[in-house]
Amino acid sequence: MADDGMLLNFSIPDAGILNKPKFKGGAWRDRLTAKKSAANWHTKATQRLTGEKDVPKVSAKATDVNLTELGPRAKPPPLANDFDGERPAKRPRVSAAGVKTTFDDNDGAPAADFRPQSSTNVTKKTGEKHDGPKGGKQIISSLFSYNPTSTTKSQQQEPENDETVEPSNAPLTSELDTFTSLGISTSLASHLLKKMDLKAPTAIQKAAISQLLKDDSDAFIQAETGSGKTLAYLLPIVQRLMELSANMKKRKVDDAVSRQSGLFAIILAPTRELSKQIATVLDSLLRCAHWLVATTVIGGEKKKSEKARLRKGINILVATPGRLADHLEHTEALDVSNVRWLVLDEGDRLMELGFEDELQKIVGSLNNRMKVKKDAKEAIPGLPNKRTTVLCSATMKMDVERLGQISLKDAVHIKPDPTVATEKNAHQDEEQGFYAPAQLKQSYAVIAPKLRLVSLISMLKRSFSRKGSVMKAIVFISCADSVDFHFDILTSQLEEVKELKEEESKEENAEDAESKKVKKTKGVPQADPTKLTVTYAESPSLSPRTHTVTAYRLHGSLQQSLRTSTLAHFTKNPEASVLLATDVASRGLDLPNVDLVIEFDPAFAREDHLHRIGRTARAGRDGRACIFLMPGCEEGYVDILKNDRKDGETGIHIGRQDADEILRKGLVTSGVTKDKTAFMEKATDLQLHIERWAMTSPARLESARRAYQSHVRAYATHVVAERGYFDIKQLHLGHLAKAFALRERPSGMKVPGLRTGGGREDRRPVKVRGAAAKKAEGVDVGKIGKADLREDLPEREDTEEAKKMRKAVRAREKFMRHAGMADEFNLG
Ligand SMILES: Nc1ncnc2c1ncn2[C@@H]1O[C@H](COP(=O)(O)OP(=O)(O)OP(=O)(O)O)[C@@H](O)[C@H]1O
Repeated sequence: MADDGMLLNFSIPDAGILNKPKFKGGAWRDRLTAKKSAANWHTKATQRLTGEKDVPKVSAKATDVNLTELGPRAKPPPLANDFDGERPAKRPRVSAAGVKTTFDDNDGAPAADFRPQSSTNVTKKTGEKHDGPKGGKQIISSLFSYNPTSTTKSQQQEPENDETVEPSNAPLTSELDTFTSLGISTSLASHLLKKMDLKAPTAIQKAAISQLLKDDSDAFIQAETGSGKTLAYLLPIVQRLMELSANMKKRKVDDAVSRQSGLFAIILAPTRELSKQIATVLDSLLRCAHWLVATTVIGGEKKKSEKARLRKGINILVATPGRLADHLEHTEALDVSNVRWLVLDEGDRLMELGFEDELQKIVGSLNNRMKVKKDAKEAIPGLPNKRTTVLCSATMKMDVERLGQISLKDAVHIKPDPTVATEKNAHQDEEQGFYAPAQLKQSYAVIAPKLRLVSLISMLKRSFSRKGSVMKAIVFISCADSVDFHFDILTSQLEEVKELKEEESKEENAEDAESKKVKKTKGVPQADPTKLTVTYAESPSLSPRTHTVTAYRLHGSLQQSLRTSTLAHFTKNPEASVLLATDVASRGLDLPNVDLVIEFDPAFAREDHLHRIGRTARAGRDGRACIFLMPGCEEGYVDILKNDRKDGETGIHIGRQDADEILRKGLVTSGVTKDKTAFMEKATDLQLHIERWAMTSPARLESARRAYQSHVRAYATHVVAERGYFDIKQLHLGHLAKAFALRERPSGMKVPGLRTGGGREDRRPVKVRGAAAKKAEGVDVGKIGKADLREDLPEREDTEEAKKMRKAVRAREKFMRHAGMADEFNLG
């Protein structure tokens, strides 16, 4: 029939038009006739939809399975007039058996097939058998069919910006800017130069050192990541204590300051890792003032040994808030009456996640005990009368009210430009932003959900392909389960890798091959990486023939000793290595030679994103960062990324990496190839190998499912302000499962909140539903989630509202623990 241009406004139910109606009531003969004519219509409708003329008879059951297996968001294939331009014009073909639906690719792409199969499966290539999900159906969908297409490609394709940019966090270069010119003693400055290789201060050090040496006002230090904030507060404290000691000597009050003289400074940090790092920098500083003693109380070891150290006497203490609060309550030997410097490193983080209570306790305790001491007139001569509280952050606005809550009064705002180190109030500074280091090259890639896993491997393979081009990379992943799953894949011997290596070796002549023998990294275990005790291992998939790449994992569910040793090994490893980590590695950690940061899962908030990418491009060095976004609403996040640096009206230029190119460059190793789709075949093979690898062991399948489920839950926890970009309702769960090597229906995996029966139900994970309910009641759950994750909300507020909030907090905390995030803060 000719198209008369008329549009029929038929509403098609979500469940699809192919579901057969149920016939109830009336005589059985009438019901049978109605059923037969409906079945006849149903078959014709299927033919129209699939474009097949001679479709063999298919049972309604088989057809239903084929459509629902595509994922809960799957729609029936579009009618001709219904095609929205986003989907490739491919027609599904239903096989006679009714158990296999194949989508033929006429464009040279590998055949796409959705194959619901029984629990024992025979793979296409090798004919080998695998144990599938018990009693479940399998879907082996093509990587390259039915992928959502990018909505922004044409407008936002931007060339990668290769021009050299002046680093914004490097040491100052003017001859006038020296440590001594800021008031640092010659002995300390010479120690910095000779023992720590630090020639000149950075801009924030210049501003902070002169201010903190000059007077005892509270201070708020704000500077971008990697700009040397740690030394910006440590140097003035050590300098002041060295002066104090020299004074005492002069006055012959005592021999000098010793560990028995009292505790003068406390530095608080949100994680054990960061605390240890600060303590290490402090130890190297104190090598030129050996009479000063520093220690840590951060949990992860017996309280008894911490108490013993405190009893021996210390001058500077680095601590996590929970553990310090505990010692203040229970350790008599901890005398804080002389504390004159309290530093809150990563202050904004310390004011979140329920640390507030501990902070209040600590500050209250310091205030009380300091007063007692002053009354007793036992203060050490030369010791300031007032305590200086310093808050340090790369991503916190100067907010007087918030600072006041933790007793930061009339704080001086210290920023890298020394001319602006003046007393400010909140209103003047409200508009200030925070930015990434200028020299950090950022890019993004729009990757369809099914292609995420192969794209990650390709990007890493490419990055490590040339020896020395990338020494260290960090991949940020949203939750611990997903970190474990990806670590297992990267450290396993997949068949694909063997094949690729064989191919590579064919191309090289014997002489070359001999000179490029694989060098194994000494001490890198080849043990079974599925065990949680193994946190690093050689990565066969990423190691080229010339050198070894080691993969590491780090998250909050690992034992503290393992976390520490893993970080130490990663830091010291002279060979190429990649760290897969949750946000436990995003704050403050200073890992040397990190050239590349990949945000495989975008951060839960922009601040976290800035901290993550700030693990590279530190202290003036170069660095690259790439974020994976999915087609659709996530692409809008690029606008947020553009604010990472203030650069005129439009923000920075962020290069876009082409999704096909990532696969081509990473997987097609044989130089110039005329076959433009070779990368598709390689990617498909890689994916199949990974899926097969996952299916050969129930433990791996279980790990894949857990990773997938945790990932979906984590996705729902983006801050409210950014949920428009990361909308759980837009997440294609079926396609996403593929990136976790899963061939099961998402609903069969019992992802919380997934619909189990017919109809379009609320697919939000249970936790979100709870959170959404709170939101409906006017509670800003995003804020609660970030700010208040502890169960111990004050009892006195036991109103209905408080109860609801506690419930929301508990739900989120449970998730965070599950995802391996909450214990990262180790409240001792
Ligand atoms: N004056 C300096 N000259 C050269 N390097 C420096 C100087 N000061 C600090 N660094 C180096 O810069 C790196 C980053 O320092 P630091 O960890 O203190 O940065 P930060 O500003 O606290 O970063 P973040 O916000 O990510 O915690 C460290 O490796 C440190 O050794």
